[in-house]
Order: sequence, then structure tokens, then C-alpha cells
Amino acid sequence: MPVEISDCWFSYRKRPVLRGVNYVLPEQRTVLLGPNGAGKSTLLSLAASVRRPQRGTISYRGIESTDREYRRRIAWLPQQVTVMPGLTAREQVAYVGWLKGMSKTAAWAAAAEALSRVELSEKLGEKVTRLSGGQVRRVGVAQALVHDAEVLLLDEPTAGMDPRQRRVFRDTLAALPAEVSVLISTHDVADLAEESEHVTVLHKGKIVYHGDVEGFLAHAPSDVVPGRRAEVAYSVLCGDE
Ligand SMILES: Nc1ncnc2c1ncn2[C@@H]1O[C@H](COP(=O)(O)OP(=O)(O)OP(=O)(O)O)[C@@H](O)[C@H]1O
Repeated sequence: MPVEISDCWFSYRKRPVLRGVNYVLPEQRTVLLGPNGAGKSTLLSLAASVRRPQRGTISYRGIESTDREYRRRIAWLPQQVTVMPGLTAREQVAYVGWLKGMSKTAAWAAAAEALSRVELSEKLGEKVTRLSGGQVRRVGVAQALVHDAEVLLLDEPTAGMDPRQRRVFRDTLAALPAEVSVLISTHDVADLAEESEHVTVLHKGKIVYHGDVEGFLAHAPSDVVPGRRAEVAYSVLCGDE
């Protein structure tokens, strides 16, 4: 059983954001859709064990999210990647690998490899504070790849990336071992919904759809042209937000 979220509630200053979410993240790729403020980043941060639910439980293959081992199996790309002043791209990625339990030597080698997968080999020795927004995003993706996690939780991974880098990112995902589960939060409804196996839609703190891509697209009326089905299906599920 992959990541399992059971009856999770989360509020910021008593304002509920997640309201009794029950969710089992399937294997392969899933896109997480939802309007601004739906609670996607909050849900990902809970699944990454960065935040704790006020009620409910989260586990991965029977390992509770409060367990250190849980964090080693899961990788998270936050919506905002923190740049660590003074560190080079390779040092920052290696540091994350080390935090996830790799030896210093293994993390150092894996950091170079992860940065080459996001086409940043020529920036290994560059200070992260000198990188562009899109390059920092790619450093974040490298951080998520560095320790060969079994589950990748990616919060708007392609935001700020140019079209070529979006393609590289998709190729990188496609090349992951089949047993790795990936959950990708995105607003690119038309793009990713048709390139993943599963779709989850979160609206006002509740999951309003979870299933395969065909089932998601079936929410659009049958006379909608194929190129617009994803967009229309999304509007049907979330209103015009
Ligand atoms: N640190 C915080 N303190 C208080 N409220 C917060 C905090 N983070 C998020 N919120 C609120 O919680 C709600 C859900 O936010 P969240 O970032 O999880 O949504 P989202 O679906 O990821 O949105 P977006 O698509 O805009 O990134 C929003 O109303 C937001 O204002």
C-alpha cells in the first residue's frame, strides 16, 4: 500500500483547510489539481511529514509519517525552494541527500547525477544565490531526485521553467522506475492530466475526484472538442474558479 492519508484535518489559526481527507496515493503518476487556496500545498506538506495533521493519520507501507524512516522514503519539492546562502548547487543538493540518510560520499556523487538529470551539470559549482528562478526550481527537482525516494511529492514542479526544461522534466519523470509513485500539484490542467495515469482534484479542502484520466475527462460533456476536455472537466468539478 503506498501513502495512505486517513481522515486528515488541518487548520491554520482555526481556519480549516483540509476537512477529513481520505486518500490513497496510487503507484505511477498522479496529478493533483485544484483552484488557488484549495489546500494542495498543505496536503503535500502533510504527506511529506513537514506538517502534522491536527486529526487523522498518514502512513507509507505501514510506516507512520511521524517515523524517521517515513521521511527517508519520501521526497518533497516545496512550492518555494529555499536557497541556502553560501552553498553551491551541488552542496545544497548533497546536503538534502545527507539529511535523508545518505553517507556524505554517496550524497556528493548522487548530487552531481541528480543535477545532470535536470541539465544543471555546468552549474554544479555555482552558488545557488546566483541562479535564476527557473534554475533554482530545477535544483529543487534535483533535491527530490537525489536519494532515490520511493514517493515523489512535487508542488508545481514546472512553475517558472521554460518549455525545453518542462520537456526535460517530463522525460525525467518518464524515466523513473515504474514502482516510484509521483504526486504532482499543477495548474497546467490540459498538459499533465493527459500525461499521467491518475488525477486527483481537491476543492475547498475535500477530494472531489480521484481516479483514472478517462474518468476525469468523462466529466466534460461529450460534444466538447478533445483538446478542451481536461479544462472543461476541471470546471465542472470545481465551478469557474
Ligand atoms: N502558513 C499559512 N498560514 C495561514 N494560512 C495559510 C498558510 N498557508 C496557506 N494558508 C491558507 O490555506 C489555504 C490553502 O493554502 P494552500 O497553499 O495549501 O493551497 P493551494 O491549493 O496549494 O493553493 P495555490 O494553488 O494557490 O498554491 C489558503 O486559503 C491559504 O491562504
